Amino acid sequence: MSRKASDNVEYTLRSLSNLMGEKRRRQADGSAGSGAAAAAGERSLIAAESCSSLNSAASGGELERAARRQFQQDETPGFVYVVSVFSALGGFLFGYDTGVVSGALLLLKRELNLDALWQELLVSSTVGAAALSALAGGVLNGLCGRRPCILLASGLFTAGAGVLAAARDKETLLGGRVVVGLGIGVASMTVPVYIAEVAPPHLRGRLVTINTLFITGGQFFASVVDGIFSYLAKDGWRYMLGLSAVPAVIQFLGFLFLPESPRWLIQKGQTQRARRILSQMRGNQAIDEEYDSIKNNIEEEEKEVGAAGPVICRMLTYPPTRRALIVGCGLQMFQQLSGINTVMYYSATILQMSGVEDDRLAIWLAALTAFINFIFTLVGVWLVERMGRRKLTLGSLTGTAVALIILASGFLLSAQVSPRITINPPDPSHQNSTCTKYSYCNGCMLDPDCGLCYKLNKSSVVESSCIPVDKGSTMKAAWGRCSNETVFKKDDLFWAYNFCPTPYSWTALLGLILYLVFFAPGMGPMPWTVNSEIYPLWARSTGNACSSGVNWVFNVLVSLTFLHTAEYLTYYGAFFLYAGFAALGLVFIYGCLPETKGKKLEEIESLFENRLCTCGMSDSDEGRYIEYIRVKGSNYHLSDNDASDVE
Ligand SMILES: O[C@H]1[C@H](O)[C@@H](O)[C@H](O)[C@@H](O)[C@H]1O
Repeated sequence: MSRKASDNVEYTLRSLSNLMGEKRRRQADGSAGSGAAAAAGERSLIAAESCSSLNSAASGGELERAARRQFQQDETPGFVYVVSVFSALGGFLFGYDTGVVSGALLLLKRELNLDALWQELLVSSTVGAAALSALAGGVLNGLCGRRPCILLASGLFTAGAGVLAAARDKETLLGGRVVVGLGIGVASMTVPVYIAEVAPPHLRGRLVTINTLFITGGQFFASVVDGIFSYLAKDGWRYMLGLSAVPAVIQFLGFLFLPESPRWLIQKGQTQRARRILSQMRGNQAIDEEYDSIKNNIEEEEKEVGAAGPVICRMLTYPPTRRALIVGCGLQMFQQLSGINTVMYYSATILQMSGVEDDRLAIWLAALTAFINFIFTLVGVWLVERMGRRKLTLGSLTGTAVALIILASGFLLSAQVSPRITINPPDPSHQNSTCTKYSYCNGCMLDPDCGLCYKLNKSSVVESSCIPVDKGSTMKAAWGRCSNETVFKKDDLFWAYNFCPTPYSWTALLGLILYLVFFAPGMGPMPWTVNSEIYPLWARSTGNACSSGVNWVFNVLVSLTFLHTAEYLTYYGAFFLYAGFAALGLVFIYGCLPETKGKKLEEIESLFENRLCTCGMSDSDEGRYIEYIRVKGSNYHLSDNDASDVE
């Protein structure tokens, strides 16, 4: 029997009688004249319906959907949502702390006189520390449990925020950013695992995806905070960096009262506590079956894989976990190789290229990009339990690749119609700058030390010169006509740093928007969601630690190499390269990512029993949709294309 997209929904008797009541009401409405007969046959109707209502419900799809919705609401206590939201604060802090630094740096570099190396250090030290602590988080999760790790992460976030807000020199700032990075790494690998382990199967995808919604929400909030405090030239950065202590303290206090993952407790033999927590999480549902299946699974796994040796070695020598690890790490790698963080980072430039000239506005442009990323992650939360992980990821990555091609074409067109440099004014500082050697804007824009100063005649660029950029602000030139912002604005002069003004810039803007619209619902959240569910319990911490580590390592690699890649391959070359990676990712995901929607965590291991990269072959099976309901210990078949297929 095909179970490709089966949902295991447990219905209580009370809910079932609601379904029958609704059907009866409908029948009574439809046959108002024969009400007496209906009343007389009531008892036999109930008896008959307990067997047949489920098959006939297949034809009344609407009724079935309404009933399913109501039952699922009935049976998911609010506690699961509270626990998920408190955990997802870890995602919020991950997003906030990675997002806030760009705005803080604008102020910091002036106040503390930071050179490029120190700016680079303050950004990448956090991501580097996150990579290391994500890996170490695997061991901690296995040994101490999910709850202490979340407490540790929120403690690190709070301490880091305190150090950063109070810092007096750049060395202390670096220390604070490392502490925050350690928190991000632990949170990024623990939170999805914890949510997946407490969520009921039919809500798991949605709840884990909410964590990524919080990540992008944190990034958006950070850009708004950056915008607001950028007006506070002195000490504005202290508020930007210190504000994250608020959600961190809330999470810490909350988790003092929230429970450990029942699955981890069962694994450690703390069965009484595990049962108590599981019943809290499942409300009026019976937990025996879930409890037994977790327990049996652990025992079977121990028999099959053994319990000796480091987990990573056992994972690599046992084919199903080895395959899961390849899929999990591959997803995270392709997420970063699709260039999300460079696209976000360069969004302000892309938007400026498209004609937004107001400098003050530039700081809010990043907020706009982060907002689109956030809103479309919300679409992902809505789609994940409807489309399933596989289709959502494939659709998202296809759109992302196309958007990258459009984005790259925008840069290519801009480069091809790149304005000529027409004036070469003498350098008053008599320093030998590289800027004077360029004959076209294209070369000038790729040189991080130079920018274009020009006038516009209708829409064509005239009187253009390539001038060194001001060391303190990329918004103006170091000397000459474009060195005083207020004066050059009055004289109708323009300054372009990092881009060339051309009539084709809108193509890049279109590419940027399409990129975020497609990336955010699928490739953004699915690598985290899928990783939280594909490993068996004994390998879950280690699997997530490795895949999160891969995510952070590729995050650093892509961001650090972007400028060099753009120098060697030009901007359009860099974006075509990311499009190529996205296309490779598409082949990998098409071949290797199985559908995990609706499955119990304990069932998912079996999806990796066959050869890697056989998933694409079973796509045709997805049309069949089976649902099982549970009434007092027996499984009844709710709907299927083949109505006789009853278990
Ligand atoms: O899933 C998240 C999300 O897409 C963020 O916007 C991005 O900055 C992270 O690198 C990624 O892991």
